[in-house]
Amino acid sequence: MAWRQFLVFDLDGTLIDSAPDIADAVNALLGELGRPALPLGDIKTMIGDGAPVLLARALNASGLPHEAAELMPRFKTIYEAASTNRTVLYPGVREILETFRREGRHLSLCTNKPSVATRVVLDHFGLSVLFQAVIGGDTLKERKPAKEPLLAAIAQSGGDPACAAETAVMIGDSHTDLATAKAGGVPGVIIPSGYGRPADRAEQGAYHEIARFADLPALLGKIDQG
Ligand SMILES: O=C(O)COP(=O)(O)O
Ligand SMILES: [Mg+2]
Repeated sequence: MAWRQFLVFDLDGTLIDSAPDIADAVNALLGELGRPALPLGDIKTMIGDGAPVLLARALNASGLPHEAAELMPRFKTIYEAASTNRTVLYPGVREILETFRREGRHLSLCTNKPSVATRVVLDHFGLSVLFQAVIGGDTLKERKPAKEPLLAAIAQSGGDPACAAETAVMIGDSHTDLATAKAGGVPGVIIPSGYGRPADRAEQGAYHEIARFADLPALLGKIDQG
């Protein structure tokens, strides 16, 4: 029996369907640069490795020579002002997170989304109160798939990173999240209906997979049984 007290969640593509607002922000910036919009489906595949990487991929796909770093301040301004227009929670997210809290579990967020926008979105959905720690893509020097943000999320929510293999679980939607879980020695759960590069069993080793967020409580029950 290995009670998983520390649950670490990814945000985009896991708790929230945020791609439409992210795509609108990317396309607003491309419009300012005189380029046509990219399709939502293309932008979905670019999400998951942080805003600077997303921007670099979008600029590349648009044939623009700019450095993503120089456009980041403008991108953040556009996105922070319009990050909750079309974004929705996946079904059951709030209720399930509240149930986990009632069970005495500690919840933290480990996202590559920049931290100001992360706070805006969490506050909008009234979720901030449920998380004991929030690590954004620009909170630390490292971001996912490095293990540091994952271990910081566990530590800041009251856990001991040295015991994370037995006490924690990382839940995400992309290859990046599984790579993070593996780097931190924490069991990974993937919901592949999100964004980014899909997981690869040969590369990632053992992990758990569920079709939708609402399937998480049942899976966690099984993981708890050990
Ligand atoms: O901003 C991103 O690239 C993705 O954010 P995520 O880590 O919450 O999926
Ligand atoms: Mg994600």
